[in-house]
Amino acid sequence: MTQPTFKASNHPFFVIHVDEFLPKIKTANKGKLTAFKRPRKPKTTLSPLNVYFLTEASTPKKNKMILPLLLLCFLLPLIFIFFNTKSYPLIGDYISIYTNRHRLIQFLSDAVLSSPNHTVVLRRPFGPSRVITGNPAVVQHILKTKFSTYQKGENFRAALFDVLGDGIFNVDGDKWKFQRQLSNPMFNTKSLRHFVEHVVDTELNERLIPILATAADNNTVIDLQDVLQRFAFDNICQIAFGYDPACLTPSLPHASFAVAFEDAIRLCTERVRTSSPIIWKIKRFLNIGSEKQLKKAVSEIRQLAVKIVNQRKQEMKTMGCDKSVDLLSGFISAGYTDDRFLMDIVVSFIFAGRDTTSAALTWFFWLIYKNPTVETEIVNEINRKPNLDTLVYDEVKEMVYTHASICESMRLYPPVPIDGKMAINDDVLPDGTVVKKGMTVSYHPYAMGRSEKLWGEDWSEFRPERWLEEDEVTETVRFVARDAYTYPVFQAGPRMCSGKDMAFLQMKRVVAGVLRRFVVVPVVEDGCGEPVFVASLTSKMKGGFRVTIKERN
Ligand code: HEM
Repeated sequence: MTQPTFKASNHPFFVIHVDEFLPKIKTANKGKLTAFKRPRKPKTTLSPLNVYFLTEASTPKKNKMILPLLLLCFLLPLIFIFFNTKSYPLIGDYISIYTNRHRLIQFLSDAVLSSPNHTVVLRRPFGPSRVITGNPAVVQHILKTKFSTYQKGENFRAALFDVLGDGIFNVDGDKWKFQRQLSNPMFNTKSLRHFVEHVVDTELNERLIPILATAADNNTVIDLQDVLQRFAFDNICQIAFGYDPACLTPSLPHASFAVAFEDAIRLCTERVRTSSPIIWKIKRFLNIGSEKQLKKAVSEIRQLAVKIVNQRKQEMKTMGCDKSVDLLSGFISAGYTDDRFLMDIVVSFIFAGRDTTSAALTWFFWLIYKNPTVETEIVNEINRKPNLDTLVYDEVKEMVYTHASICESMRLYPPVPIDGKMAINDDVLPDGTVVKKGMTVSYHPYAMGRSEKLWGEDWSEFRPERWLEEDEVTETVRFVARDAYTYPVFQAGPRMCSGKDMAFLQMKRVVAGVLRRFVVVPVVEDGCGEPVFVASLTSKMKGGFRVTIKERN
């Protein structure tokens, strides 16, 4: 018997509704309903028997007994999940979601990439279904074409409200628009120039480099992920609120705020991922378990936020009000003086600036360790700059090869690996998927960066050159961006990350400062060669990134 061709995933209990393949399968099996075995490795052909279970709305009569029996024995809980059949592979298995909860991003990525149109529908036992896509046409549709139909939505907003409140990440419509407009000056050229030439430069030369130099002298192991988070945290507080938390000092002080922040984001992500918001709402009402923990973490975060707001208000009172100074002063001088709201702004911008660039750089340093020729090219580019110690804005912008290497690193390890919107109306996606009001449609940059369809056969290679093109007239190499819907690492459309340019300047300046003088050598312990990618709202390297630092000759 010739088996139908189908790309399968290798997850335990991974149940796929493949009605679009059934006609072929039924022909091959003369009308019998067939159950398929879970392959040990991803295969292009399914093998007969056992766990993969195929159903169809109109099952032939003689199979009707087998189907309910199998459902009763093995799959009863899943009956809730797969009552709806459309012409797309559906994953609707909370057992598999649960068993894969520690690698959910990778699990969903495999599902998206196994689907012929890169879109899957996740059925939930309670609550609306969720669409997950890696299809650029669908990404464009939800982020731009139907911008007003796809919003943050009530579930996401409620789950994150305790931490982000009414900050820019957690609001839609006019509440979002005015925050976007009021924060724009922070991202203009003047501010970016100041950011890279003063804020980043000072943190780099006075804090990061001395810490790395000490680690190199003493041959000590440091957690580079932690160090980069501290760097980014100091940076964002300085540029956005004119406040220096001095988190990156030689003693690497215990930052209870950082721990609370991490806990809060993780626990809120768990809220988003629960099958129904009722579960966490009941726990919050009873103040038990994760909700009790979250309450404690939020209170710690608010303490720092209130300190930042009060200090800024006090300074503005005593020294006068210059709204051009920073983001927080801009909001206060525009008349937004409510403490709770200003705290939401503070927490949201820390969230935006702390975990994203640090995640990108952590994976970047890992990838260039694995690809020494890329490292050599970057070092050559840095050494061609006349002003090695204090690179100015234009010089940092011109670091084309480094820029391409960072883009390539974020293709494989995007700091925000999955992000979504809720439909406020019924809709049909460009690939035919039907979306009902209240369903979430998520796009999956992690999966998209690993798609052979989008990046070619060599998608798994770390190759910055794929972003570069030779200009025949000027005989120089220039950076060629991919369209934002194929590479939605910074999101796309009207809500595209406002801090994209700021992020690149910071990352490139750090890379130049570090690699010019040091070699970063990961501590690869026996049996755990590859670091593990984990993610809540942003991505991380599990257990940190332990490295030693060597002086470059
Ligand atoms: C590699 C670094 C970064 C990446 C990959 C990144 C990615 C993203 C993504 C995916 C979003 C959309 C989030 C959502 O709406 O669900 C976003 C929004 C945003 N980002 Fe970034 N970001 C980065 C760095 C930064 C930095 C350094 C800032 C500076 C403060 C920043 C400021 C913002 C702001 C304000 C928004 C909200 C935009 C809006 O809703 O209109 N980002 N970013």
